[in-house]
Amino acid sequence: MKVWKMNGAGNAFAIFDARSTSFVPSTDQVRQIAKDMKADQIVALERDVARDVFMRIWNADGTEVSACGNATRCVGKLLLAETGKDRVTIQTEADVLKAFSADNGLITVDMGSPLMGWEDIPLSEKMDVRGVDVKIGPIDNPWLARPAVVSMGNPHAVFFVKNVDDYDIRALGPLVEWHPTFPEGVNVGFAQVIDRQTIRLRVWERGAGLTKACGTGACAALVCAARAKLTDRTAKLILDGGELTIEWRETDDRVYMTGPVELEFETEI
Ligand SMILES: N[C@@H](CCC[C@H](N)C(=O)O)C(=O)O
Repeated sequence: MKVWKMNGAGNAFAIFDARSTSFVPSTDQVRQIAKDMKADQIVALERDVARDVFMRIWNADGTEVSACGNATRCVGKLLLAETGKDRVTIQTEADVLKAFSADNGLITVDMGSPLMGWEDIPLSEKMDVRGVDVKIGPIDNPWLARPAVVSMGNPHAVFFVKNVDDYDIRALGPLVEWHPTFPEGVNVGFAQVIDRQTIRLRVWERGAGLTKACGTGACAALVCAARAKLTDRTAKLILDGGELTIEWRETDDRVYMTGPVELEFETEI
C-alpha cells in the first residue's frame, strides 16, 4: 500500500492508499501512526462508485471525523496529478468536494456551503450562533465570552480577539473543545482581524490540538468574520504554517479555499 506524508500550509497528514487494499486501523493504531509519522490527521483513500475517491479521516487521537479542508487539498493534488483531469471530486462523510489547480502550484477546494443552524453545528441548545455563551478565562475578558460558531462539515467556534499572541491557546483550547455547549466537541479558532482582507488565525483542533493550520478553521473564521461584517467575503488567512485565501462566494454561498500543498515523502508498507 502506498503512503504519502503531506502537509497543507503545515497541517500534517499521513495518507494511505486503500483503493485496492483494505485499511481499517483501530483507534490505537491511528494514534500510533499519527505519533510515528508526526501527523495531525490520518487519511484513507477508498474507491467510490460515483466520485474520484472516498476520503476517510481520523484525528490524531483516533476519532473518525467528517471533514478536513487541508487534507482535501492534499488529496486533490495527488488525484489531479494521477488522473490528468482539470478537477476531481472527493466524497467525504460530510459532502462532495471539488478540487482544482490554482496559479503558482496552489490547490483550491470548493468546501461547500457553511451551515449556520444551531442544530447543524451542533450546539446543546438553541443559541445565537453569532456569539454563544461559553465564558472561559477571566470573566472580565469580553473577548473570551462569546465565540461565533459555524459548521464547515465539522464544528467550529471562533473567538475574535484583539491580539492572538496574547492568548495561551494550549491552555484555553481544551477548555472549549469539550465544553458542554458542544455535544460533539468543537474546533477552536482564535482570530485577529488585521484589516478587511486579512485575518491572523491560530486553531486548537478537536482531537489534534494546536496545529500549524486548519483549513475548515480558516473557512469558519472568514465566514464568521464576514457574517459579522468585520471583513469582506474574501480574505487572506495567516496561519502559523502558511497562508490560505478564503472566498465565501455571494453568488452560490460556497466557500473556496486556496493554498499550498507539499509532498514530504512517499513510501510503501
Ligand atoms: N485539519 C483539518 C480539520 C481536521 C478535523 C478536525 N480536527 C475536527 O475534529 O473536526 C482541516 O484542515 O480542516
